Amino acid sequence: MRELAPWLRLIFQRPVRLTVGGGLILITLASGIGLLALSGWFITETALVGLALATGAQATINLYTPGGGIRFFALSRTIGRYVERVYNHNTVLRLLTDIRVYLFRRLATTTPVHRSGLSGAQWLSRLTRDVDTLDTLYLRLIAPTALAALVVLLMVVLAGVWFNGTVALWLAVFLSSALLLATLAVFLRTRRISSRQSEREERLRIAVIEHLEGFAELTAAGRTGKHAAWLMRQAQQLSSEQAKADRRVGWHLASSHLLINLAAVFTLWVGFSLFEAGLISGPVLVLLPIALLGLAEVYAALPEAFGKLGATESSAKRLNRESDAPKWDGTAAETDLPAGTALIASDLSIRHIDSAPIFMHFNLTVSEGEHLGVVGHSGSGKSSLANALSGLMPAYHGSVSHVPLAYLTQTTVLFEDTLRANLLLAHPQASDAELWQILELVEMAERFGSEADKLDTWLGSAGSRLSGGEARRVALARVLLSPAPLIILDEPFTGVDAATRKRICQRLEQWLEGKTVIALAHGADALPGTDRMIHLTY
Ligand SMILES: Nc1ncnc2c1ncn2[C@@H]1O[C@H](COP(=O)(O)OP(=O)(O)OP(=O)(O)O)[C@@H](O)[C@H]1O
Repeated sequence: MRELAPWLRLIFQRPVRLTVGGGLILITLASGIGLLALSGWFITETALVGLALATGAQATINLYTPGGGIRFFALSRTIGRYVERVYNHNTVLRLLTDIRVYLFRRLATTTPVHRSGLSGAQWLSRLTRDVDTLDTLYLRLIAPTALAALVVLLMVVLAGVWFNGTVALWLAVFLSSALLLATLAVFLRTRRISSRQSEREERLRIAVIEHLEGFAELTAAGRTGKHAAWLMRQAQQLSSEQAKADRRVGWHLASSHLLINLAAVFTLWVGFSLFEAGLISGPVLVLLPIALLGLAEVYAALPEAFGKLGATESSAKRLNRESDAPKWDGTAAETDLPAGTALIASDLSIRHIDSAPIFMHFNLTVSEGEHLGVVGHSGSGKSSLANALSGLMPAYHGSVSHVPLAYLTQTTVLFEDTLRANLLLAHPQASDAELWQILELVEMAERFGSEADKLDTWLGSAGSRLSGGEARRVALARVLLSPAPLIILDEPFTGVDAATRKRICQRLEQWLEGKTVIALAHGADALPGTDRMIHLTY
């Protein structure tokens, strides 16, 4: 339950909404039970009066009060259920918003390196499936359990008032045992299996996404069928485990219903002797057992909800783990930068999680306006250095200070939006003329000039409507547009042919005049002109 605590605290930040929602559920449930009990009472009363009249005895019956009561309960049940559904669904959506905002806020303060530790499919699972299990915690578990306990208490009190203390005591034993069977016992019996299922389900979901993403590679390797068959086996295993969990839930549901029915038979049996002794009337005799049968509706959804609590716990655990990662404020200190300096790295050591350090005691000073080139072969640590200098990767030791910067990461990131929106991210105030100018610089103006929508051309998911080299040049254009005085470019020309690269490099020298630049690549020919060059070796 420790795992659920932060989420429960978040949910209970809306006490008024939760109380009103609970009250509406109570009205609906109480109306259902009231309708059943009053109808039973009324039918018995009319039958007894009918019998009395048939034997020639004098008897009267008040048709209007109970008839009115039945109509009232029928209406309050229908209206109550409608209002309750609308209101509580609204609450769930609000809770979903709270949970997502809370989670996004916490994730936003973790390091980008930590966030990139999970694949897109894993994040998808966290942000949809895992979050969805938490937003219904109140509606599926907390409210129905609390209300079931309240209704049980009410029944016990009524049994004490209408029947006697012994009946009330036995009812308390029957009904609370049924409640425990439908809640805690189900949870304990299914906790492990449900948590395992949740892990398996996530693995399967990720495997399916990877299957679809890697379809071309699997087809080329002739492994599509085998991989699909493996997925099917995993899915079948998941279903057979689910059936096992469902059986356990089913048994608990049946047992709790059996206890409720036994309680109804018991009250009827004791009620007969009380009726014979003239202590209660016939209609009151049937009222309580019938109300007890109505209790089954209150209990009905509990076992299934508690059967999934183990999975909810696992989801909470995963979300807690992701959001409890090291915090990151996203900015490197700009203090202590001597005049005329754009970046200082002092005694910098960097390492990836669970790996040996890549750089140890690295010192670097970049002057304002300097154009620094960093070259090194694949795996020499260029991107790790760029991440550390830009602050995306926290220093394992030492520190980095720099003036505001724009950073072209090694991975091309374009958003599913228009060309204009993608470019304006770096400089929201840029005019259309400036956008065309920068597109001209990276030789993309002609490409988009021939599109019907020009700057409003839709780039598709992750820039999927562009070639690799085109997407790279749009990403480069975005960074160049930024007014930041320091620009870091990691492999700026990936996927761009040599002739185009050469032409862009020539234009870049003019554009970057006055700015500080750190550009990284495998060789000097893939970089714009530099004043100084660092060669990384190991
Ligand atoms: N997330 C990671 N976790 C662990 N090790 C990593 C991670 N990313 C990179 N590395 C390792 O760090 C070293 C430096 O990688 P880096 O990507 O910085 O090199 P690079 O010079 O940019 O290579 P390339 O030119 O191929 O992009 C490599 O040995 C790489 O395997």
